[in-house]
Amino acid sequence: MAERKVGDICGSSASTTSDDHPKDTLDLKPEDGDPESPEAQKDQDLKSVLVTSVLNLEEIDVDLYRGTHHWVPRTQRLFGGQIIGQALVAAAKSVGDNLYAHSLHCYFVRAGDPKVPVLYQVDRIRDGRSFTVRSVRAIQHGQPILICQASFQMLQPSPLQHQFTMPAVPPPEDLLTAEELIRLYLSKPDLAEKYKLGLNKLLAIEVPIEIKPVNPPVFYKVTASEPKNLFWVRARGYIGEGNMKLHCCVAAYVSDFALLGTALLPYPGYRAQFAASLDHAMWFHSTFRSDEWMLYECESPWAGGSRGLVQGRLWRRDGVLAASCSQEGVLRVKPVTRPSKL
Ligand SMILES: CCCCCCCCCC(=O)SCCNC(=O)CCNC(=O)[C@H](O)C(C)(C)COP(=O)(O)OP(=O)(O)OC[C@H]1O[C@@H](n2cnc3c(N)ncnc32)[C@H](O)[C@@H]1OP(=O)(O)O
Repeated sequence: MAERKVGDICGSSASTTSDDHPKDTLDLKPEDGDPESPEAQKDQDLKSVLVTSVLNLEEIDVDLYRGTHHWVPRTQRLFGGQIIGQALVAAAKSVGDNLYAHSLHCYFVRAGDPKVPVLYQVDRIRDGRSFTVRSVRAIQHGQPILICQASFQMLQPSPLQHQFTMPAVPPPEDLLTAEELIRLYLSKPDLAEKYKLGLNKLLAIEVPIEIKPVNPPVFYKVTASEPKNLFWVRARGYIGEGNMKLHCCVAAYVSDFALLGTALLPYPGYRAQFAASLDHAMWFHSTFRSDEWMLYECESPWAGGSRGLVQGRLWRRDGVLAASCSQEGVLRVKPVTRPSKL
């Protein structure tokens, strides 16, 4: 088995060692081995809903797919990460086993309608010797809601390999999940009813991602902070070694979650009146498992003109940089009105 060096682009195997010609398909069949075995059955039972439904597109025709929705934000516009993840699945379906997703660039041009499915029309722009490019239009009501270009590359190792150093943070085992933090806040005896309602609503949302904030917010005492945020993330449920294209699609889904909010951290006196991602770009650097804890380092280098620029880096636990992303979002805010003390 060839040992895969760190820094390889998004390979077809999620482990760090792989066969010379790794199997790489996006069909979501059970893992190798006896699908009836208790272990495989357990895995199937625990299989991440991201794999079994959100990223499991129905093929309508050649290069035409249909996706359904799982979780929709309170804004009642489709979650951008879902549309990006599904678009990458559609693009990857027409790309050979020896090619790996290394980047994607998207624009969100209309709000997604949670009441109807999304169609994904794939355009095979170019099949080059090393790079293959696909263009995908996510369509609803006959109009594009997202335009996405994705590029795939053959495995081409190089002596040029470097990366930043992963931030030093506590391991996920030492931190609480978002749900555990909410339950902690709800356990406070003097918690006002209106807060209880909001927290229970948050608790009821079935987001297919687990999150452990590295610096949990001090509830109700929102103070200004640098536009930087760190949290451990992973897909809920089991995905397995599978193939890297699938893990890249899950990472694309995860990367859009809680990213734009980084730009609001320095402004506790304001809340979002209208917030939505305008674009999203992502680069995949190394193999990783999206169903294992990864550190998501988010920062916002700039905001202005009712927009915020946010950037993210996804780190493997062993310090390898797995993926990077950048996004600009529209951020229209209004002052937070607090009940007067009088
Ligand atoms: C910050 C907290 C955390 C963030 C959580 C949410 C982020 C989650 C990430 C996502 O998943 S967002 C989903 C993916 N992205 C999208 O769905 C965006 C898709 N693109 C679009 O919907 C349109 O391209 C876009 C609205 C961005 C621009 O279209 P338009 O130029 O035609 O609309 P415009 O910006 O003029 O108006 C949009 C809304 O802002 C309102 N608006 C415009 N100017 C305003 C102003 N100056 N002040 C306040 N509101 C204003 C305007 O009324 C309208 O409200 P309504 O939709 O309720 O009518």
